[in-house]
Amino acid sequence: MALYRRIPGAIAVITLTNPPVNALSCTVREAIYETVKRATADQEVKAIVLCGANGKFCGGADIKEFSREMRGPPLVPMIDMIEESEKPVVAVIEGVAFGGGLELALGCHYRIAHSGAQVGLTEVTLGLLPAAGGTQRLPRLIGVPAALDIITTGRHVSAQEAVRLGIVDKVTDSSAMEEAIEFAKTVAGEPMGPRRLSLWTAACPEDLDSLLEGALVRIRQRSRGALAPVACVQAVRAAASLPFAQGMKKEQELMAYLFTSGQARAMQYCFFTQRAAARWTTPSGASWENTKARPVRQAAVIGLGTMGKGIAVSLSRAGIPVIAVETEQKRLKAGRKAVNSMLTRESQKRGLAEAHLGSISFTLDLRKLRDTDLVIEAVFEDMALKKQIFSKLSSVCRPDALLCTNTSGLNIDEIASAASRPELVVGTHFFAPAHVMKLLEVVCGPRTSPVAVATAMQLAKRLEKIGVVVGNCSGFVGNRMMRPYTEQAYYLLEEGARPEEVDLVLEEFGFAMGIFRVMDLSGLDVGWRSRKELGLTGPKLPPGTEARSRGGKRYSPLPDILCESGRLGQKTGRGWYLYEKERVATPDPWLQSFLEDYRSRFGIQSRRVGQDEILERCLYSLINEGFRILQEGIAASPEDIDVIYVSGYGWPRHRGGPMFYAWMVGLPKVLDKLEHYHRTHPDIPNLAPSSMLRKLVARGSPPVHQWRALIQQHSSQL
Ligand SMILES: CCCCCCCCCCCCC[C@H](O)CC(=O)SCCNC(=O)CCNC(=O)[C@H](O)C(C)(C)COP(=O)(O)OP(=O)(O)OC[C@H]1O[C@@H](n2cnc3c(N)ncnc32)[C@H](O)[C@@H]1OP(=O)(O)O
Repeated sequence: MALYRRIPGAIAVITLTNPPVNALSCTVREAIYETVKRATADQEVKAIVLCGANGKFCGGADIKEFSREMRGPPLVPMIDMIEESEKPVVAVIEGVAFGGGLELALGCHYRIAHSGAQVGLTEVTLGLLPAAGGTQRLPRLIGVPAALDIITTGRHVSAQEAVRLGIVDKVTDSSAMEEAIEFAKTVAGEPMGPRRLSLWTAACPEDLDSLLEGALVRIRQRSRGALAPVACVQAVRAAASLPFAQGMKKEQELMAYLFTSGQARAMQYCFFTQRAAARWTTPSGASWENTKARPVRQAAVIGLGTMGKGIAVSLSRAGIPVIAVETEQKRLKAGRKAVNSMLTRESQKRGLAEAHLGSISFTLDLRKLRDTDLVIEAVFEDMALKKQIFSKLSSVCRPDALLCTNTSGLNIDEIASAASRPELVVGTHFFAPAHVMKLLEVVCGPRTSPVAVATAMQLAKRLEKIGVVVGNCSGFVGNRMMRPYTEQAYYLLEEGARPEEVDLVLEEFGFAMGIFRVMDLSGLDVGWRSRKELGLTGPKLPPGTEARSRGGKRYSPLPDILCESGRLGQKTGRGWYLYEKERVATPDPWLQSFLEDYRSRFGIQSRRVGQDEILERCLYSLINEGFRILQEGIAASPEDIDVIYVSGYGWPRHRGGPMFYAWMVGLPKVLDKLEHYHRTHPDIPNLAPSSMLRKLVARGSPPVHQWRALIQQHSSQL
């Protein structure tokens, strides 16, 4: 709703009241109409102040209403009515003014912001565009180039930048409300015509076409295949070239097109699922609601390799004092230098005072950890080494200290078996670079206690990461699903495709990088080491093993051969691609002739592999593994899997996540294709459709949010 009160000085104050973010729901819009009409009709009122309750102006349109039938008064005429008011309307921007919230403020005649506030036209992140006049008013207010940037990226703009750009008229460190009231008194009675943005012309550079073309190039690089940012560019072009009314018409047309697109649905699904992941539950009845996290006042990180350094920086940035431990003086010194320079860059970038960072001390002595609340082990993926560390930690740390392991796939239970209190051992799988990537898989072993899960999830929140609780199995959720995906990519090369063809298909789907470019970037030796440990290649491989088969299943030795010949990816200048110029991947003629020799050596008839087959075999095998994960209870819900993929594996947000995508494609189609590919490749067991997928198809392919109920009938590893 919106509350109305009249205060001394002939001012009407209208307060949007719809916790938690004062979203513009049907009821709020009705109340704004009513209260603005009342204020304009009231002879005693000379100016109107519009604010939001609880220190937040407005989080925009109510996104939940987008999936229902639209009711109540629309936003556009409501904002027009405010702009047309003869009495000045002053918006008080505290907290946030996002999306429709900022559009509402742009309809007001003046905007006063608190210095801690943020504004933005964030619709593009939901697969939409600002359709309550934002694409037409903002360019008129601050010029086309700045508006184009804000509208196409959806970025949050600080109050300081907003005043510099001219989005707000004034910023204050004290009460924005009091400032606005005093200001409203000074402008009461002035003519409002010059303050109506719809009457302005957008300041436009001479080379408008090249500005817009440049924006489209950046959009293609950042989010290939996404419709919303492209529509945003078209709407801004309309603001630059058409009268306001025609621009508004264009804005509405583009919105109608986006609104009904699968992409908007996928991105709004991502918005809600990301928040839902924090509401974890386990079948034992433990949950975020009934389990209290332990306070973390001091933390430690063991191992200052790539992951350990990033984790230490994340902890410090959250204001948590850290003790960083290494085994050798030389490594400790190098780690300290790297961490300190990362922190300096961080504080410069974020404008953080050093005082806000948690202190980091560096030591070779594990005994210094006796008072830490939480330890994160981040050493090499070596089970024996990890067990040794957990055994030592049990003797030096406080008995109630939480012991976390940053393994990317080893058995948490086996690691916990080396600790004296296995219930306090939990997996915290960070993603590289750990101080940048948002995802944290919180891995729950069979003995992990609810309090350990709650503390790790609370830590994720403090580190501004998205924690997702998963069960214990090889590779957990994310890496386990990557295996069949990468394997299919190798098989496609064996059968006739080239790395650049596979990558192009995946990049056109929306991944920032295809799988072969990703492998070259992270180093081919990472997978090689783990295949050697598993005895799939290298010295542990039993003599006489067939080159292209392991345990009766198809196996591709292609990546092993590349590694044996020293092609480890970008760091060696060659891998699946050639890197003559740093980081620029070019198709390598050597690889092409190597693949031809390989095929003739193994009697493989090379064929032209179509784009549909590349996409389907890569994605559907990954999705099929997702269904197995659900069936085994390794993930609590399909939504959790999708959050993992969107926030940790570069799955395009406008495709919602693998499980949502499967549903959008149609589960019967996914099943049908998997059956087909499994018939043609019976030696690839992970192409055999999972029984969970069959069950969902048999139940009429219910929407994703209904799958959890069906999954609960299965076992759970959580
Ligand atoms: C043929 C058909 C033609 C169709 C034409 C249709 C025309 C329709 C006309 C529409 C007019 C367009 C209007 C406008 O341009 C569109 C919009 O405004 S879209 C919304 C834009 N707003 C945003 O993107 C902001 C989203 N929210 C946030 O970024 C953050 O929530 C926040 C505001 C920064 C606050 O962050 P936090 O404090 O961290 O809190 P949470 O994020 O955890 O949120 C708390 C709680 O609130 C829920 N929530 C947040 N924002 C909204 C919202 N806008 N609507 C509904 N609910 C919201 C969030 O889900 C959390 O809920 P919980 O998880 O706790 O249940």
